[in-house]
Amino acid sequence: MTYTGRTLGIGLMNGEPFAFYLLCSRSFPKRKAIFKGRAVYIENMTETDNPYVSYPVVRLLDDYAVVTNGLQTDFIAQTLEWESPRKALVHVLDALDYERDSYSTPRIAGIVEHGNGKGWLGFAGRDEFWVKSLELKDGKAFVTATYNLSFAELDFPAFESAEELAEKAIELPFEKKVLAIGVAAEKKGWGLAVSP
Ligand SMILES: NC(=O)c1ncn([C@@H]2O[C@H](COP(=O)(O)O)[C@@H](O)[C@H]2O)c1NC=O
Repeated sequence: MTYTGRTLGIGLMNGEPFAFYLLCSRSFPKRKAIFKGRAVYIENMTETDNPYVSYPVVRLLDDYAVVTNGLQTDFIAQTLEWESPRKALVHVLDALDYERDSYSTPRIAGIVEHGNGKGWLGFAGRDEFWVKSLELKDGKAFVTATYNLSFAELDFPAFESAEELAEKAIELPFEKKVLAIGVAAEKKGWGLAVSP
């Protein structure tokens, strides 16, 4: 197994878009996900002055769901009010850039659109920067992660709800898994769940 750190994916299941966030962590395994309305936050439970380990992780809009590994979540969601998903990722990831920690941890982000088979992924690392507009494929997920992965396409197991999606995500074969969040488009709005 590979240590990928924070890992996120976007895909399509039974014609509906989904996104997942898999929080893997060696250094800060005590975290929890807090749901507040149409947002989810990661809260670190141990004493630290590290500014990168508690943050908004998901924000749901009528048309889009945004998932990232840092404070860029809220900036991207706000930018979607007037820019395309691609431009929102380019502008916000370029502005904030990678994290200034001892690993130069990349900022990663994913966006899916309600009622649409398109998705977007972005990656801002010290030596690598990209934004991809992707045609999502049923039963597959496009994935990016902070370490040792860059970009990959995975077969994603079938699920029927955001709860099941989060359960499938926490079963993915990556190291040091802490929790997984599932975001699945429903007929009206988005389903949201965490596992465990
Ligand atoms: N978003 C997160 O949950 C998160 N967790 C840890 N980091 C950063 O990544 C560094 C390495 O963490 P780890 O050893 O858990 O992979 C941490 O010192 C911190 O600066 C994070 N920053 C970005 O992924």
